[in-house]
Amino acid sequence: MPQVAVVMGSTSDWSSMKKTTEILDILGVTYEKHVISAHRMPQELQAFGTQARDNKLQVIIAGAGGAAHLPGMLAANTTLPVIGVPMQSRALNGLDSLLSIVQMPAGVPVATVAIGDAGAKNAAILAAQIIALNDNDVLQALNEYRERQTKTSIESEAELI
Ligand SMILES: Nc1c(C(=O)O)ncn1[C@@H]1O[C@H](COP(=O)(O)O)[C@@H](O)[C@H]1O
Repeated sequence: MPQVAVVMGSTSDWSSMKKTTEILDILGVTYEKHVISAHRMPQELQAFGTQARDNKLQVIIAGAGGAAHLPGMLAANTTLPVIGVPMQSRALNGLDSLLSIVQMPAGVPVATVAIGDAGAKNAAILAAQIIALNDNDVLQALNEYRERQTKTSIESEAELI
């Protein structure tokens, strides 16, 4: 059974959410992908959220744009950790998505990352960090990822100087 569900409100979110799955692949985290809109598919959303824990998922990553209620509505239907990724919307540059995801009422948290591709990548890393609490293979992959990142940064500085 996959460890993570990557859920998006529309196929139009895929260009950003692909960044999430690319990092999950690098970190050896197993995942499943879904397009489920809280607005357009309310019954499917509720069924997915209420069954997620029984389906042995550990973390849900949810990307949505505009009136981005999807992460919050997933969080309302499960006690699994939900990481929300605000899409960079065209009309308001993602500020609408960010505020819709981050401003949850007390009691139903969504761990909200940055707008767009950087947030999509960080959502995958954050999910891996949660899974690594009980998974040494993912922990090792995370450590290696960090080491490569540090090495690349040091090398890029050397190129500048
Ligand atoms: N925010 C939501 C929800 C939801 O929260 O239920 N469902 C779709 N959407 C968002 O609408 C935007 C435009 O979607 P379309 O391109 O399909 O019109 C997408 O960014 C999607 O995440």
